[in-house]
Amino acid sequence: MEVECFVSKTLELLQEEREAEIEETKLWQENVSLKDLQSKGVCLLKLQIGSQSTGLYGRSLLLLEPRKHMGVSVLPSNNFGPGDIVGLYDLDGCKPSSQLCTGVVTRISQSAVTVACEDSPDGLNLDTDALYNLMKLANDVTYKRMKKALNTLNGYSSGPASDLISVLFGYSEPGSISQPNDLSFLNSGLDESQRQAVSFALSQREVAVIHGPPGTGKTTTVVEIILQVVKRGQKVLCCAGSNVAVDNLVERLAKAKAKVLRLGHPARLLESIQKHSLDAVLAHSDNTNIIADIRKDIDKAFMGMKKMNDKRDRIHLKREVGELRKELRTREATAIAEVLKRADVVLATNTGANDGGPLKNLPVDHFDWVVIDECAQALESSCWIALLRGRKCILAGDYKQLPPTIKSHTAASKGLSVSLMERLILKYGDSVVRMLTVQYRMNSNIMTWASEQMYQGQLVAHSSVEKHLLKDLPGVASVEETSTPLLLIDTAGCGLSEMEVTDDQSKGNQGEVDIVELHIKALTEAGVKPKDIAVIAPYNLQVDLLRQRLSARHPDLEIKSVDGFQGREKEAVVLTLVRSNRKGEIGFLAEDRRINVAVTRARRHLALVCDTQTVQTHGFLKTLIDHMTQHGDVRTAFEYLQGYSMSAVFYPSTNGCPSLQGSGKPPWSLWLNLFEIHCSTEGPYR
Ligand SMILES: Nc1ncnc2c1ncn2[C@@H]1O[C@H](COP(=O)(O)OP(=O)(O)OP(=O)(O)O)[C@@H](O)[C@H]1O
Repeated sequence: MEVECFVSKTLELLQEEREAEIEETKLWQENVSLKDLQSKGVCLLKLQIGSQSTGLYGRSLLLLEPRKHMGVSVLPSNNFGPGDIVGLYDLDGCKPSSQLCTGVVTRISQSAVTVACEDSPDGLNLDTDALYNLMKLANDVTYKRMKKALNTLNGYSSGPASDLISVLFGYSEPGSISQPNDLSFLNSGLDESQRQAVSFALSQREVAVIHGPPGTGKTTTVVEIILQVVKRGQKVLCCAGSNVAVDNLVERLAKAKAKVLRLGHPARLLESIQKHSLDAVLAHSDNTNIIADIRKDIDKAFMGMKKMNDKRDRIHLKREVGELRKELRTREATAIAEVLKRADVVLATNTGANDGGPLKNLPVDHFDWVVIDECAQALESSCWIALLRGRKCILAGDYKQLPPTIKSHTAASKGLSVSLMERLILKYGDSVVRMLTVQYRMNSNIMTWASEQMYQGQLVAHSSVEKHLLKDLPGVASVEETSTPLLLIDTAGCGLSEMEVTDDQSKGNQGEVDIVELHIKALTEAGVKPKDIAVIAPYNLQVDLLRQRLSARHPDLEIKSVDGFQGREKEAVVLTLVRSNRKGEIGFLAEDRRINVAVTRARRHLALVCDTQTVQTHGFLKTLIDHMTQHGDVRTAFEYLQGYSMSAVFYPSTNGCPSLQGSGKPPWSLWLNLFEIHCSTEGPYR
């Protein structure tokens, strides 16, 4: 695809995406209820201020949490993430008139969200007993930066990235340069596929793609490549889509003693890596005192100006302030450039690498390499912000997991969701890619299905994980549930239908919540710690139902949507697929990459709760059911009731249908459903 064609098409699709995002945040104008906004994940209602503190560099941090229910606070499932721009509102709603301040989300957990306020909340007189609403705001900074990068790409005639652009758009073929055969690896523990990926990356002239399936040590490999490049005296710009991924790389590189520098709003960085941030390093630079003195001089001149009556004196002082400002800018730019040049690896998010920020102080050809991690989850246009600064690039990620989240279905279907990594693999095939093949996460029974369906059967489980089970964890008893890596709990025929909801985007299934609860009970009674278990569901509504049911008893249990759990792992994963209907409709379970992500989060145990009759209508899901049936334990939801005492009296009703009264232990809804099935023909019952 030619550059002009790519740029004009992408600009158009970005515009569509932008409009979809604005639409979403303007829903309040269309009388969409706040509750509906909350269920769409863009709004959090009735939060109270848990604490208010001053963060680094004087920024105010508000910890907001929902009111406690049975002693715990649980946020509804939502789409908030670190770095999101949000508005804080009083309880009147989420209209501009009720906005109290704006801020940036710095942290979000199941129980609270922390916001770094742009305006000082001191002046707002926030009441610690009052309740507030929080809403995501459309943020055009990212769009502006992507557009700018695309326009620069379009007009790019000569510069460091010329050869790279030429290869990435197919004007010329990727090339290689010879490397010494006896490459000495800094990390002696690398496996063969990781070593090959490192050698390959170093020998590519313009581009190398590192395909890292789940748990295969992608970051370990990327870190080795960067350290090798640094050892050769070259400079690296290293980016990823999310702050968390960038911080992870900063930590790993700093541990290996690389000279790293992290760009980005300090409020968004992990505390442990704050010391590597530009602000922190600048504060210790030689120029700091001079810069502070100039700032003081400017403040003093301003104070003086207020007191002056003589116009000529004021003009004179104004000129002086102008000069001081100029000097301040020059000194600051020099200080930033010095700090940046001293670093071997500069790290930022893709959009943080824009040329309007600190990087504008560096010569355009400063970096030899641009490394982009999580490349398959980023919009290609966001990668170009960084790529325009590199001669060569390394792209790492897994295009068999979920692509970037796109709100506009039209933009996604027209190609906006195709990542640069995917596009290059389609264009050049294996010639630019090396795949990591040894995985260090999953029991081989969990891995095999993903390997066969998504990775051409090439994955091998490392011996340290190959056979590991929950029962091998300290303090965990050996019972059926902890001795099997795969457990299918089939609800087919049990009548545990999905809930009828008007919003067709989200789905819930109370019966599956009941089953999940019973399975969690079995696991925790066997000694598995709740913090080692994740419950994941494809739908936000199901996540909410699960949290309502389970979070009070198990605050450490992580309950998340599949999309929200990408990049993570747990010893045990309980996955509920929710869909159960006569028509065999499975909605967005039909996205194979979503199922791949869900399954590959589990290290030692995967329990799948689903209605096989419904989900097997989809070929890909059928392969999972077949795999679990063949290699794992299978139970029907009916078996789950064994051991549960219940006293009940059944009476045939006048219309011939059985009715039920009684009391018993949960899960009551499950009993009701089963009762319908087992009592439909004969009677009377006692
Ligand atoms: N060569 C190796 N020998 C032993 N353990 C390894 C090796 N490479 C990676 N690991 C381990 O595998 C785990 C995953 O590694 P890493 O964090 O590098 O993977 P990743 O691919 O970035 O993860 P993800 O799959 O979540 O993207 C870590 O616990 C790491 O220590």
